[in-house]
Amino acid sequence: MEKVRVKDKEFGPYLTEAVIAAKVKELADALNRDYAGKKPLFIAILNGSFMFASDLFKQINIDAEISFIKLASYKGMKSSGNVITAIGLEQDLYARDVIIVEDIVDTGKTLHHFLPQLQHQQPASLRIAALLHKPEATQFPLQIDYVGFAIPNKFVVGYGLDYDGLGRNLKEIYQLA
Ligand SMILES: O=P(O)(O)OC[C@H]1O[C@H](OP(=O)(O)OP(=O)(O)O)[C@H](O)[C@@H]1O
Ligand code: HPA
Repeated sequence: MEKVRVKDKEFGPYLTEAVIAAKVKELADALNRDYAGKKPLFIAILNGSFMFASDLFKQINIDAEISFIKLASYKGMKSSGNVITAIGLEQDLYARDVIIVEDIVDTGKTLHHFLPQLQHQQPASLRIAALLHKPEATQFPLQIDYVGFAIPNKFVVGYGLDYDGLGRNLKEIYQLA
């Protein structure tokens, strides 16, 4: 792996394709084991998670469904608002075993604000699977049930993750130099 330039910044090699693939398999093995006999619903949060969700779901060998949603945040007029709405969530989550699929949990803000809306629908269970987690960046505590890699608080790109819209197509994950 060589360093790459995305837009105006240089990124160094961090996680290779092989290392990512092995971790994705490990996470899928755990999910196959933990959800055997159930029919979980995976909910992948766009855009960043598309590549991880695709590779992960290919390794799922139990009955399972997947749905992709996009979150939109609206800053209320009183600026305190952190209302997040989901676009594309059609399934009824009542009594379902739900697994949220994220590429990265950074500050935790996104899921912290969004999870209560899902809980409101009374799923049988609600867990989070994140490929990357930056524990040092946490501002909104969350329980992440399946973590691929705990990484330092440095900006990363590739494998679905972008820097200003670019870099999502990189097969590996790179870290800001
Ligand atoms: O824990 P947090 O600090 O909230 O950060 C994590 C969120 O940020 C990224 O999404 P982003 O809003 O960049 O959208 P994208 O997936 O379309 O790139 C990522 O996919 C998570 O959803
Ligand atoms: O480190 C990151 N890289 C790309 N997107 C992100 N969204 C939250 N953290 C990151």
